[in-house]
Amino acid sequence: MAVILEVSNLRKSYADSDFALDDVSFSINYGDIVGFIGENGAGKSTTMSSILGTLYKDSGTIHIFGEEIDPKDPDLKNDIGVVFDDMKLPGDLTILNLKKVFRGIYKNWNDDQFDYYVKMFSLPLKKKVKDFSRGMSMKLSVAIALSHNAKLLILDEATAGLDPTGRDELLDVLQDFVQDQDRGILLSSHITSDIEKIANNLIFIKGGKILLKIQKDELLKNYAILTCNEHEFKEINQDLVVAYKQNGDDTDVLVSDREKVRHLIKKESFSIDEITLLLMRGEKV
Ligand SMILES: Nc1ncnc2c1ncn2[C@@H]1O[C@H](COP(=O)(O)OP(=O)(O)OP(=O)(O)O)[C@@H](O)[C@H]1O
Repeated sequence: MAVILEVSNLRKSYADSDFALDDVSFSINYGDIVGFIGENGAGKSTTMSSILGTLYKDSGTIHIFGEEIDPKDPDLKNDIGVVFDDMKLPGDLTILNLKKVFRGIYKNWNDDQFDYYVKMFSLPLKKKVKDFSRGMSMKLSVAIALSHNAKLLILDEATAGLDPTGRDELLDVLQDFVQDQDRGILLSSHITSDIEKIANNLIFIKGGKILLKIQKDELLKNYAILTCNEHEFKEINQDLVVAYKQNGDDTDVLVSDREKVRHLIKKESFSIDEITLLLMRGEKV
């Protein structure tokens, strides 16, 4: 399968912090929506900013469309649509003014597409951007990211601050974006149900280290969470244990092959939220 983005052994530390990205590696194929999941401070934004070159990486390589990313390459901003929590859009401008600005900035800017999303998101045309609510600003950032024919979208918490209808609209738009299998998305969100809805691949990160990279369908089909007593826990082949956490006298265990522990399964299905909690809060064998 053709790869849009390939991140290999990415490392990044900060001078005044103990945090470091520790050999982060993953790839995004054409047609993928990759959900990037981790607690506050796990390293999601650091990874995304390193990809975009807004942060200097310490080491590792990042390839886009098969070529090593050059942060100074002006085409990079055309090829990647970006939505971050704190997009600094010029506050005194209205959407009508902004269109003129973006026509000048992006080589493949598409007015019709922008108008389409502005209408879909019910954004006001004549209000100054600085008077937009947080949700409106987020929608505007998404509309911009979707209107310059980018091949890759990097969305950091893009659904945060949106009401349920707005989130649903946005998730539909993102699914449409990759439908033709000629584009891809990296999406971080603390709302794991959003990720569960649209992502086909998942990356779990904690303390700068990737804990698990997996196809969503495989995770939901083959993995399981068990609650077992000490004796049962000892019985489980430890190679199957992805994470475990003490729960009173019992232990909650995330296993990678439900069929091998079928006799211990009491509940058949699990949300990505439940799996995330055990991965983040639990220990590894
Ligand atoms: N400029 C900086 N200088 C020093 N430390 C930083 C800087 N930016 C981020 N960090 C630290 O790096 C770690 C990872 O932060 P990062 O923003 O990448 O996490 P995140 O997974 O995006 O978190 P969140 O979900 O809260 O947005 C945190 O411990 C944070 O304090």
